[in-house]
Amino acid sequence: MTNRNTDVSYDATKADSAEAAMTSGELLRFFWPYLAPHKKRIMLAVLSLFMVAGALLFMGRGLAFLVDEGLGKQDPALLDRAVMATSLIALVLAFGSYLRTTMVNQIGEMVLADIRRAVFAHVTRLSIGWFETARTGDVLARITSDTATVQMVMTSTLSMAARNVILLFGGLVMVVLSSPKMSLVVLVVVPLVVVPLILLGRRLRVASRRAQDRLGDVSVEAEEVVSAIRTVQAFGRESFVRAHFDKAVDDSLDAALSRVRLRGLLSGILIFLVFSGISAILWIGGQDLLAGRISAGDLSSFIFYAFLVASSTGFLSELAGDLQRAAGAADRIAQLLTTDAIVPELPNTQKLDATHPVACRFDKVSFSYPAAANRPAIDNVSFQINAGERVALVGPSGAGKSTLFHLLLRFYDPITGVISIGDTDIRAVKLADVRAQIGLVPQDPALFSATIRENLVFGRPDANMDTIIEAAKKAQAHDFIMAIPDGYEAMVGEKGVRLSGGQRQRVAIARAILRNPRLLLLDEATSALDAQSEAAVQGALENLMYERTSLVIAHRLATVVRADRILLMDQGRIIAEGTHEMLMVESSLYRTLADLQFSVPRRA
Ligand SMILES: Nc1ncnc2c1ncn2[C@@H]1O[C@H](COP(=O)(O)OP(=O)(O)OP(=O)(O)O)[C@@H](O)[C@H]1O
Repeated sequence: MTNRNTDVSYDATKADSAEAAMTSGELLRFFWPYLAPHKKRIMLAVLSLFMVAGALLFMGRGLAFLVDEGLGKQDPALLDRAVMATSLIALVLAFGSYLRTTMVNQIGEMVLADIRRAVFAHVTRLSIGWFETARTGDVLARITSDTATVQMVMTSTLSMAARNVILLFGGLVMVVLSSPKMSLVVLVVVPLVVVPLILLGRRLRVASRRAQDRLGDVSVEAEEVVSAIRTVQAFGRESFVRAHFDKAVDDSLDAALSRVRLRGLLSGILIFLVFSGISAILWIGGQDLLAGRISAGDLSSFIFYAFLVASSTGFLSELAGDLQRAAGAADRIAQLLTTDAIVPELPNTQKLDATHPVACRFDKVSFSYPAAANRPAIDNVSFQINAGERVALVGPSGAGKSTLFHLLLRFYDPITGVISIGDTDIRAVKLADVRAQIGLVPQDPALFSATIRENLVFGRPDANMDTIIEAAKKAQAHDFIMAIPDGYEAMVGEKGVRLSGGQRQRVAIARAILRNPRLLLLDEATSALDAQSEAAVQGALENLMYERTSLVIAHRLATVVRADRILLMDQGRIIAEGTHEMLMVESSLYRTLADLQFSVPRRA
């Protein structure tokens, strides 16, 4: 069987693949489901756009009327009417603008909130294999700055662009209607404008995408350094990381500057072409006026429409750059949303037998990590753990102990062989059901920047306060929690920085006790604690494992001595099995490891 979930590779470092960029149509189709629920608002927005554009276009005719009738015929009553008509148009213009701004901004805000939610929800479901190649900062940049770019453009640029497109075409139509002769000029100018718009637009889009990618790199650098600032400062490597960051910023600046250059070029070319066209129109129109073929009012409205056409083209060329930038950002979001590196689940899943006497079983399991496909991390491993049994995993670093945990949690699927819980292959069960059976206490438990209580109930949100306190007492955490001001409601800081290593471990142990899992996976911490802490953690672990099926990566003598069985691993294989006493006699590797690894708790 192939390893389906892990062979989907995502490499954010190669994210600037221009070929993969979606066309605007594809992007619109992709994001349409997010826009669709807001159809009513979109229709209102379109209506207001036409209202605004229509009013502006009408203004030109009003102007002609004002010049020819009101001013030309020197009739004050006509002048009054013309001014009233203009005021009416201004009112429509104002209301339309209000409606457009409100609708478009509301749509933008709501759609982007939905997209942000969708991106985050998708990211939380992606497989662990995906996270190995993705870079946190880049993922964060997609959730925050890329969505912000799209939002900015959607809310302001898109509506401005739509308005200007209508004005441009409306203005052109009015020019043509007023004088068919002008259409000739228009017919020449329009393709001249459209062709560079398409050609340069595409390049601009690629450049924008690259600029967003490099900006993502900047986030990656910053995120990495900020989260490891203690290490950076302890090693005195501030200037090194600064230089690294500077390079990322320089690259990002280069990419942004080349985008800006392209954008400037596009603006320049377009404005030159459009204003040349307008000059031509004015030249022809002026001659017509001099020859008496058209009135001063007609020429005024000509100039008005010509100005409308020119200014909307100018705007459009500016906006085209922004739109392309948004398209680049949208493309990066779409790429993340279409990443399908999700652990596969069968449609007809089976139920787990929670009372089966075998807690879990590995049957001829082999596995290699996707990043090291031809080096087996687990090599034909078979074993079983019976309900109620306590099994210790011992082996040199890199033997594959943690990998067994990863496979049990279905972070990865084995290349060959079967892993079952009870008598059911874990691939035939819903992923959530598998993980619901398991309680994990990692070496360096992750706490969240929330209260102690919230961290405790992470694995069992419905636990009441009595149960929480009972679990904390068993984990020998209650006393230290009560000694902190605010007790269970005290904030632990980001990643739990306000607690000591031993305290964090005990919170994690209490968390696992609360979850009351069928199978406990415990990775004992190797970090040396002071004697008192060590004793507390040891006591907490005993309470945790009491009458519970557990698989423990053992680093302490007490753990191996009390284990029902020890599996000795080396190079991805189980090379011996037995009790501590047996292995001390039978295995030289075990004896060496016992000497080196098992820290006998020190006396105070
Ligand atoms: N994400 C990964 N990608 C590629 N190879 C990996 C990955 N994680 C672990 N490995 C490799 O797989 C092998 C088994 O690693 P594993 O973490 O299971 O060892 P371990 O016995 O838990 O070691 P330790 O006691 O040091 O934690 C090692 O050779 C390791 O280099």
